[in-house]
Amino acid sequence: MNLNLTKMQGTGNDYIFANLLDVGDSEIFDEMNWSQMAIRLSDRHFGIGSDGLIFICPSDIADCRMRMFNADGSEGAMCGNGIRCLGKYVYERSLIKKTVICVETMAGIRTLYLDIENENHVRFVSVDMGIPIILPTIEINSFLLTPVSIGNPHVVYFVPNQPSEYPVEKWGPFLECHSRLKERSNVEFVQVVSQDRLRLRIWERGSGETLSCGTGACAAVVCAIQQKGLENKVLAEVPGGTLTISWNGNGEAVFLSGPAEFVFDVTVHM
Ligand SMILES: N[C@H](CCC[C@H](N)C(=O)O)C(=O)O
Repeated sequence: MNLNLTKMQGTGNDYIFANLLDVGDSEIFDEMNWSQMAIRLSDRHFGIGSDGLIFICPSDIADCRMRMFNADGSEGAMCGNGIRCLGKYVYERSLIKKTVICVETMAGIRTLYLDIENENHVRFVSVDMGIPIILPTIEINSFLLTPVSIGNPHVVYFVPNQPSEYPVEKWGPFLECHSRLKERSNVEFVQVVSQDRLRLRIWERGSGETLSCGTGACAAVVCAIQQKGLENKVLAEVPGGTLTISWNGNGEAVFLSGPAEFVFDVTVHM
């Protein structure tokens, strides 16, 4: 079967998109295929290459539904960079011609606010990422870690030096699967640069180190606001670019803004 796919990226966090809004239920693959497809297509040598695979599906309770799979085939409940790309995709391809789009995810319904330039160009997308859950800090092997849920699990660690010099490739996998964490977690290695700026690297659950992580940047910022007294609007510098995150404190939703870009369209035979 030929499948028309599209590669997109948000601050370097790249995903392959499959649009199933035009495909009848009978042709939608079962979940096992989706997970296997994610592994095969995400491979940067034997596949297209990406941090994962995202399906844009019909929804009974929202404008559409996002199902995202990491490069190892595991399913993520939410994806901040991916959902911004989804907003651009459905608007510019006239699938959902609205500037406020509700997307059903495994973490709940998320609302996108599209900034449109000259009629059909989505300049950037802001996302209501829901209310974060910040748990008490725990110590694992002298790491002081703060678990944070953005609909998906994160642990935030404030590094003693530049994230660029930190051995993320060693401690990322160690913490991702640590038995003290109730589930596999995304890990953020964060440096506070100023009262309104962070610098971080991310080890993503199921994809390894990525150039950016929208939910991870949100987790880092809400943790830094609560624990380090940062301002309510913070620029998060990730290796792939800069994201803007706003949060007004406990009980309030966190908002993520940033770019989303098309890379290429491709047809694959599966
Ligand atoms: N690896 C994550 C999903 C992707 C999140 C990230 N790419 C983002 O932009 O939020 C998880 O399994 O929870």
